[in-house]
Amino acid sequence: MIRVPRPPSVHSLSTDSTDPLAAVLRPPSSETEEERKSRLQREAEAKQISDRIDEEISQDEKKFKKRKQDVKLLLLGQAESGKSTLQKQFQLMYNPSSLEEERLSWRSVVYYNIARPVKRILDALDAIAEGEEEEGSGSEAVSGTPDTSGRLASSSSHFEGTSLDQGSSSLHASSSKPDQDAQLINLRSRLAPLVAAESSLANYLSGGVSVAGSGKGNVFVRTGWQARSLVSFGKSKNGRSSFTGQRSSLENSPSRTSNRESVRSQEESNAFLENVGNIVDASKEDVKELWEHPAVKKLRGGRKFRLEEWAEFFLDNITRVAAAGYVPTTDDILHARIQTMGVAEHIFDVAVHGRSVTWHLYDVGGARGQRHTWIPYFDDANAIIFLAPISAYDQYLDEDPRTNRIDDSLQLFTHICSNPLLKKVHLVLFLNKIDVLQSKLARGVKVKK
Ligand SMILES: Nc1nc2c(ncn2[C@@H]2O[C@H](COP(=O)(O)OP(=O)(O)OP(=O)(O)O)[C@@H](O)[C@H]2O)c(=O)[nH]1
Ligand SMILES: [Mg+2]
Repeated sequence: MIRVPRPPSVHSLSTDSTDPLAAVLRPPSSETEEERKSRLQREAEAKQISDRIDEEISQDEKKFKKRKQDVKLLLLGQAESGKSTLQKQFQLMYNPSSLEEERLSWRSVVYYNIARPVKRILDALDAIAEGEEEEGSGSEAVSGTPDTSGRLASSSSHFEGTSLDQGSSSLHASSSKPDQDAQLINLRSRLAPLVAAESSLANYLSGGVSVAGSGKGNVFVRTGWQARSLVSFGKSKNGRSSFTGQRSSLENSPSRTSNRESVRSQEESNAFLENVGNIVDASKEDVKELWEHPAVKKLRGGRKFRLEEWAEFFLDNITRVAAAGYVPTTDDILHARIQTMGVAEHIFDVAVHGRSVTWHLYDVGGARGQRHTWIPYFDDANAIIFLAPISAYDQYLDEDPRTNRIDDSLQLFTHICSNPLLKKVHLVLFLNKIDVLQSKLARGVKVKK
């Protein structure tokens, strides 16, 4: 066997013969040329891996340093105070292309925002009819109506004489309006497909997750819901996720699933939305008729039933929204209402004094059952925008109908202000919905307290 002098390897660089580690790592003196080559190769590979790890650590350190300079902004406030709407406005200003990418996905929310109030109106009419039925049971006017089209039909005669009936208080006296009642019965049955679409839309938007205590049954969505209804999904130009850099959107995105699955679910999603779009289109005249019906006008004028501003907005715009090929306008997106679940992170690059600063905007769910999710974000927050809807002085929480919404906002604001974790955080109080306040005051709704 030919022996050749060994060139120094990475392990044999130590000249210190007393170094115990060098002694352990030193190759055996009987090493053959082949063994030496293979050892050198192994050592070179190990060095490459080690260098790569060093590089990753250094990149992480840089990212960490940069992240420390990032601005972390929390949007806090009760449900429906306008946090997500403010986030959309940030998105419009600082990342408009991402809003463009999401635009079509908002159709599902807009359709839901139509089907939901239609169902609520019909349910309220039903409840009134049922109340009257109980009150009037035993009366001769109650009997004799064949039960042909659901609850409204079974109580059709009771619409005559209910509070829906323009001031008439007796079943007999109100029989002068049989046409109106028949109209409502017909509307109820013609609107049945739209009412059925409400629950499928809720299921579709929430991904099947239902949340206890969700007030009037509004649907809660997690960040990334758009992925379920986007025609195409991809990275935006700046390489970030389509959803303004939402952190958890990526967890739900089709990129996690196989290509074939994602194409199939995309096709199913498109077919579902097209079907719902057709139902909305086919129902538009009936929705208009219901919306303008004297019984519904009376219902809206009363104290017990309240439709939110967004519901009124979409019902007022039903013809435009129901048209074939509808694409939500920016105004529609700003009006669209869907409850936030948990915390959604949105990332924007904002130019401040000529320097680009990365902002992390945290949009939280404001309903009482969601507020515990805020706390982990208090630790390293730089600023808070606290939204209080100043118009809500005559409204109560969905999740607790005994609590006035201004009282709740005040309590929540007091808690935030006194939280020791937020001692150094900049706090902005944002009195929102001034336009709603103005229109309420103009309508003569009194601020009693
Ligand atoms: N008229 C009017 N409507 C507003 C204003 N700000 C928000 N809204 C509407 O109020 C509704 C609720 O707003 P969101 O932004 O979804 O409320 P949120 O605080 O995110 O609610 P949660 O996600 O449940 O915590 C939406 O339909 C918005 O269009 C405002 O200043 N004026
Ligand atoms: Mg929200």
